[in-house]
Amino acid sequence: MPASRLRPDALSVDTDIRTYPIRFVHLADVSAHLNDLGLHGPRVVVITDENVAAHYRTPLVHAFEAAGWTPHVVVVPPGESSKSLDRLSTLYDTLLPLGLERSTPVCTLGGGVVGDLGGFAAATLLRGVPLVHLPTSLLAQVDSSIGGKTGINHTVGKNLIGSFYQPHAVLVDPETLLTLPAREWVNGMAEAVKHGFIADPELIDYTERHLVDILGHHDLEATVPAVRAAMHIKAQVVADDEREAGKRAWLNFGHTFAHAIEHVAGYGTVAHGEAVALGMRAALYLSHRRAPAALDHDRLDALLAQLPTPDVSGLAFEALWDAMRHDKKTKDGTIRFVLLHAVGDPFVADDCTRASVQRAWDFVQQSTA
Ligand SMILES: O=C(O)C(=O)C[C@@H](O)[C@H](O)[C@H](O)COP(=O)(O)O
Repeated sequence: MPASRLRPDALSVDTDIRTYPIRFVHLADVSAHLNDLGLHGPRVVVITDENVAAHYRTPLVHAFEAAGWTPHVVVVPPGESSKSLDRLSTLYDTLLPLGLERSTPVCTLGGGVVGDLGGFAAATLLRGVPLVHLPTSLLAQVDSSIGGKTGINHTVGKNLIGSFYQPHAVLVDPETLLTLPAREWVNGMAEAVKHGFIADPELIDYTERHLVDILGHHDLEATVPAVRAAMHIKAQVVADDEREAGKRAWLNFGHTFAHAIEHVAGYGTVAHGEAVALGMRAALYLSHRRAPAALDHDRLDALLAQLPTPDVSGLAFEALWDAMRHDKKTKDGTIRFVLLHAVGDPFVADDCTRASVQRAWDFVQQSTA
């Protein structure tokens, strides 16, 4: 494998408020990293979910205690339904009586849901306490832990309530991937491949060569270079456009469909990464119809087709179209899609007709039937 973006030396995210590191660590060493970052105990809050707690709560608590810290662990139910106002309210009810101080670090230990929910709690508790993400899912490692998007869902749509709140660090222990169920590997690889589509043909080539090792064998040697490359791309995009005034919107490749699919199917029925995989197939189809010469549709679609997705034959286009109208990227009533001129050359399209979008969805439904 060539050096380059697949093996960047050091990773960090340069934002207005701070430049924060992405470090590859052992979970047992987290307290030492917090000290090194200037975040001191003795108290620390850890927000996690039941699945992750079953594997990592005890070792992490022991490691903190051995280092003289007092961890308060809050466990939420797993899954997208925890990104709710009710769950957030319960978190406040649990955390505020503890008498936390503005310097008390909050660590999120888990995947995208825990990071988004816990991140939003950290952003709002006492008007903001230090946040450190400990992403344990592939999706959180390659995407959601970086860039400061936090928030919850609303019955009207996905991620409609939230804030930008940058963490102090992202501490990644790749070994945590080994306890993930197979579906979570697909979930994460969808977002990693997305980064390749918008920014890095080399990552697409790499994924084509290694997807069987990654999804089939959960081979960390094959996985970690893809994780690093995806993190590097994400960090660069965020550094260039922290508040999504321009190119950060490219990270939404596949997401106009994905958010609608998740909403219409019912949150958690189709996992976020699975919905992104389906949404990318639709976006790729739309892109290819506009510029057939620049995109090898069959090759790229074949890569996406290797990401298994649930049956979506029951999702009517009318319902998806209606949900897309509530997407955050909708402007002046026009639904916007991130499309590709070529791999690594994305753009935002605001002129897709309803008929063309329907044809793209028909294609996805037929190819996944
Ligand atoms: O960090 C970003 O910016 C992204 O768009 C990353 C997406 O993969 C992620 O799903 C994000 O949560 C979507 O954010 P939204 O603003 O479109 O809700």
